[in-house]
Amino acid sequence: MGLPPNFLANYKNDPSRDSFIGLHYFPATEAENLGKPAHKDPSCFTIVYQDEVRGLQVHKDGQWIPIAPSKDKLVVNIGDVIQVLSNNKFKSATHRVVRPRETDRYSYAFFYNVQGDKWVEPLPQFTKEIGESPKYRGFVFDEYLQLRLRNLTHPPARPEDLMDITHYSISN
Ligand SMILES: O=C(O)CCC(=O)C(=O)O
Ligand SMILES: [Fe+2]
Repeated sequence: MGLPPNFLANYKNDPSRDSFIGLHYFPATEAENLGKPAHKDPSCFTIVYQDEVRGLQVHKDGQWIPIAPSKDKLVVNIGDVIQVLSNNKFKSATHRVVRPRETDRYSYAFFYNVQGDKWVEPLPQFTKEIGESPKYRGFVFDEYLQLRLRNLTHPPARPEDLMDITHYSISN
């Protein structure tokens, strides 16, 4: 990101808390199964390991690109927090899981999060220091996670509000 080494670790400032590991098991069914629909992770970034069954796809230039699994490959997805910190210079990756037919699939995701009470807003390095106005207003990280949960039970009227972190965007 062009920031000093350890910037994110210091920003996060309590390494013992608030990272999150997800173990996913997508059991086999006869039909091809959309294991996880298109979404962006709310994390800073996410490290994913998928087994040889494959299924992870990233959306790029209007197409779904399959990510080939490999025993010694980890996938790093940029999440919404880095998108906000970098004022849109680094975009949160849209991705989904399509599990092949009749195959069990396992994957492991490590979500690198800031603490729940952390205030998140575009960093000066990506705004006033380079003469750009902030594209987001600040928010407490937990508040955003709550909003994501609420969106599951009360879907927002505009579909883009479900996918993107538009809730805090400043239109100028
Ligand atoms: O199972 C995978 O490969 C990725 C899962 C994922 O995108 C997520 O848990 O956010
Ligand atoms: Fe994800």
